[in-house]
Amino acid sequence: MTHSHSTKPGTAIVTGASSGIGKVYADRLAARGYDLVLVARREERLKDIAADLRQRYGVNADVLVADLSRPDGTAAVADRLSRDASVSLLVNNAGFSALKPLTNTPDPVITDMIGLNVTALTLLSKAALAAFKQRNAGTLVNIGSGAGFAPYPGIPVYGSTKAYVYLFTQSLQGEVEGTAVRVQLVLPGAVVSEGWDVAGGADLDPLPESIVMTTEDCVDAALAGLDQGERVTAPSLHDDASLRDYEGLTGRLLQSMFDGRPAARYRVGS
Ligand SMILES: NC(=O)C1=CN([C@@H]2O[C@H](COP(=O)(O)OP(=O)(O)OC[C@H]3O[C@@H](n4cnc5c(N)ncnc54)[C@H](OP(=O)(O)O)[C@@H]3O)[C@@H](O)[C@H]2O)C=CC1
Ligand SMILES: CC(=O)[C@H](N)C(=O)O
Repeated sequence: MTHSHSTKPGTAIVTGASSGIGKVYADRLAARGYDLVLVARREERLKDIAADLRQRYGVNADVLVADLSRPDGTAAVADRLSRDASVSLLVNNAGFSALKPLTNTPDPVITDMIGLNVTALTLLSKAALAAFKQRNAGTLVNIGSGAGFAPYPGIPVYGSTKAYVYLFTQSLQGEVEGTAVRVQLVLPGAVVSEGWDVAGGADLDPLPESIVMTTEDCVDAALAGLDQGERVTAPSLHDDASLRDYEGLTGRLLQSMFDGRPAARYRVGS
């Protein structure tokens, strides 16, 4: 099947495109007529996916093999973002979790997780926004997680990296205000993917089927949210008023944190 768009939407870079949510993003974006740059570490998988997308949708699909927990891997993708003016969309999706208490998590796993989920996402957001702001066009999509809202047992580092993605991405939305550049934060809940095997000790099987989403539904909902102009899209959140309440409450809390007088309950100076 070839796409039916008369004007091409440009090139989308999808990190973590070799499996799970990223692989479905690549498929859906190719269906919308985007050319693709598929980023991950497993080259053979990326090549197979790229060949399939070319064949089914008639788009260009490049493979960029990069370990984004390493500075050179991130630099290679940032370089593509700065050099290739056709890039109109970045999906910062690559990420991994480790289901372990902090003291049982090996140091390299911690540094790789922060390197990928936080540092790479930050540097690639920077490279994307620099390019997009210059052209006053382009969309950045950052994948956070429902697990970033509150401490969740067994994922102290992962949950905190996603809390970072939440605050960071919303801060960027302030930086693009008044421009045509868009920044979307996507907050999946529990989604069927290899990510749960990678997390080690995590198992979707005991979870009630009713709380677990398919990758296809997750990405289709995320893209529907993007089409609707949402800044924050939570595919599995039915009561979106609670998200607005949360944003309102945390905004008010932020303001209340700044007062030169110690709170009365501490009885300082009394
Ligand atoms: N599944 C879920 O329940 C949820 C997932 N998320 C988030 O969604 C995103 C995608 O996860 P999901 O699809 O579930 O997991 P998968 O494990 O299926 O996909 C992760 C992708 O990231 C890539 N990746 C991992 N490490 C690196 C690295 N160092 N450098 C480059 N690429 C890397 C993997 O490719 P390769 O191994 O080939 O490098 C793979 O393509 C993540 O950010 C995750 O935190 C958020 C909420 C819920
Ligand atoms: C708990 C997990 O590790 C999962 N990937 C999520 O983000 O919810």
